[in-house]
Amino acid sequence: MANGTKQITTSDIRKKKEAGIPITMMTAYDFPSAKLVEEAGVDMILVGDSLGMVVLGYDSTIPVTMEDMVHHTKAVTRAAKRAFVVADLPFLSYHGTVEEGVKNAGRLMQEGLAKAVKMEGGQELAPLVTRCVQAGIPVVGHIGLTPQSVHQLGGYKVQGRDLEQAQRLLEDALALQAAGIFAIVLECVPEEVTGMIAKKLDIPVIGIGAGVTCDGQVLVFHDVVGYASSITPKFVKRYADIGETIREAVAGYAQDVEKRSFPAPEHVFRASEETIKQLYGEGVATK
Ligand SMILES: Nc1nc(=O)c2c([nH]1)NC[C@@H]1CN(c3ccc(C(=O)N[C@@H](CCC(=O)O)C(=O)O)cc3)CN21
Ligand SMILES: CC(C)C(=O)C(=O)O
Ligand SMILES: [Mg+2]
Repeated sequence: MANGTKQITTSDIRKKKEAGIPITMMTAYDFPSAKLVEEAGVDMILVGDSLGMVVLGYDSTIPVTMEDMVHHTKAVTRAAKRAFVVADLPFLSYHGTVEEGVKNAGRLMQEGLAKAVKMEGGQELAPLVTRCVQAGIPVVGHIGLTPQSVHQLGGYKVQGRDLEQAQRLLEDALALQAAGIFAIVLECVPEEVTGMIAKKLDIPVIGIGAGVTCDGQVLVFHDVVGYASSITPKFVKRYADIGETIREAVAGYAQDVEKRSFPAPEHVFRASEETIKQLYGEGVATK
């Protein structure tokens, strides 16, 4: 880039797996959080459809629309100069025709300026993945717990616990890899199953609730910093409690306003002496 910031590419991400260096990924849904995540040195930013639950207040990711995803992706990519931004395709935006899926993936790239898209599902997505890759759209897969299928899965539950399910996850991952995905997210899977899949795949496996035996980790920003996150899955580690910090700051402000100790003289603009005289008459002091 002109300013010398080196953007992370899909090949940098692939090389990390080859070198055994863990890949860091975190969600961000807006300009300031994306800026902070980038400044912290995270490799990849995910504009996850979890934004529906985390910042829009829905009960699941199902109500999230393409418009929502484009809107938030635009904000994030304005902040991310170096990090590789991946945007989620939302519920039902890639389950019609392949053309419709490619068109929606294209919108996240062309309007949102994402570098790649992510989609939930297994081998049934292979034709769509192939068409996206042919069109120049890098694709990230997402298997295991796929929140857009929460009502089919019967809740946010660990997936791939039995042998049959674990083998199915591997088959799906291999089929998606063959179709051209450059990385895959594995969500809520036993660590032993993750390790087996990460070993058999050439592409990076990024885990969430999938243990340490994969090539990288992703978590939701709000969960990590303790920012009004309502759900606390077992796999989350909270590194700060900014919710408490924010609550204290806002309460301090409200108290100061009620006591009239805010604004103080240093926060106040003054009219000129001339204007004050005209407003209040000679010898009238300001309050
Ligand atoms: N704030 C937030 N963080 C997330 O990680 C997240 C979202 N929202 N929204 C979309 C999905 C939903 N996710 C979830 C939500 C709940 C559990 C959960 O409670 N899991 C149980 C596992 C129960 C079992 O044993 O099967 C747990 O105890 O962690 C897991 C993933 C992950 N994603
Ligand atoms: C939890 C991650 C993997 C995700 O898909 C999201 O944030 O939407
Ligand atoms: Mg998602």
